[in-house]
Amino acid sequence: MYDCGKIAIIGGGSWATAIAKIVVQHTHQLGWYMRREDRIDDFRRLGHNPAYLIGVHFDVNELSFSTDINKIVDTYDTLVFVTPSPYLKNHLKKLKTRIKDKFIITAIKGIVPDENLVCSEYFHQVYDVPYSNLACLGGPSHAEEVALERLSYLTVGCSDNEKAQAFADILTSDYIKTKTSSDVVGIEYASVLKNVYAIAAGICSGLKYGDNFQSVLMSNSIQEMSRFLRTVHPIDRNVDDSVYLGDLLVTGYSNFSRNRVFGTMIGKGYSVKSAQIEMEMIAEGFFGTKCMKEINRHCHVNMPILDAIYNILYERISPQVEIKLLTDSFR
Ligand SMILES: NC(=O)C1=CN([C@@H]2O[C@H](COP(=O)(O)OP(=O)(O)OC[C@H]3O[C@@H](n4cnc5c(N)ncnc54)[C@H](OP(=O)(O)O)[C@@H]3O)[C@@H](O)[C@H]2O)C=CC1
Ligand SMILES: O=C(CO)COP(=O)(O)O
Repeated sequence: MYDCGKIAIIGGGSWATAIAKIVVQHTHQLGWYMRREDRIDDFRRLGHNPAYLIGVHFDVNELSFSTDINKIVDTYDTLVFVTPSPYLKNHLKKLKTRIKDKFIITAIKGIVPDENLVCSEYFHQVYDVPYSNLACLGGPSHAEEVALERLSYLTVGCSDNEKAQAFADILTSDYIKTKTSSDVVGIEYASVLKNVYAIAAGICSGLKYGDNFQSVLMSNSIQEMSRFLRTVHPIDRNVDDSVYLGDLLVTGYSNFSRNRVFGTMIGKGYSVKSAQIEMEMIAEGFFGTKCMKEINRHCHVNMPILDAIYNILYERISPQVEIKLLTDSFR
């Protein structure tokens, strides 16, 4: 059986904090890279993350914090990346030490900007990490609900099933059930696309479309996701699985979803800038929309929902106009 060794979290937001809670429960020792020294000082003093999921308390003796990514990468065997995608490259630029021998798990639901690569592919192409050392963490899992220990199902994707299972075993608890999968790239793309569709759901809600329409939007969203996945990564998969459809539904419907909240503001007439300022937290789908639109320029998949959200967010076309056009194309 594969041994994940010493585990570290890279990132200091809400999902990083929720994953840290799950992992440290099992390992009782965790490395943690955060960018801000003041946040680490406050965390040590208070016993909880001062800015995210403040209700989750930790035994700080079990946590080894550092603002030095090189120190963390040198010391730990398994690295769980949970920084929002727009900042990943900047964190990695500081690396002076090799990471190709580490077991890298990305819990990021975004695309690496400019490169337009899913995170596992970025680690493979730029840092020479072999596919067998690359995993992703997906599934319907709002950090806030994990913090409350509400039953959640996570999927660990890795081409090496022993490694996926080893990390899944570390996550498994009374309130976390786990599955493994070999569809790393498919899960990563699905995790990005569901954010775009949750923004669409929010926009429609802001425009006062009702539940009847939302369900048609979700049905069309899973069809669009499925078409894209079949084209870019044609393997045998069941998009009804919770890591695809489940994550789409939770993000499209839950009030915890930042992407949906962001979309709702856009539907109500906020500008992108003012919605982002109001949000305070990251809505990955904003960045994901642009990256997916650029990726799809080469893939030529029929993606009317992605196109509509791109036009609203980046071409400043009125949400009313775009969503009306979309409704006419739905079945
Ligand atoms: N939240 C959730 O329920 C889930 C999130 N995810 C994914 O996890 C990833 C992280 O999201 P999440 O934890 O929710 O993020 P949050 O919105 O909770 O936190 C944002 C994080 O980004 C950091 N940050 C903000 N501005 C900058 C900057 N300019 N440069 C570098 N870092 C910055 C913040 O650091 P600081 O505090 O120092 O400002 C903080 O660590 C995303 O890809 C998301 O899709 C996946 C599943 C569930
Ligand atoms: O990925 C998530 C739930 O699985 C979190 O979605 P939001 O980023 O929209 O909150």
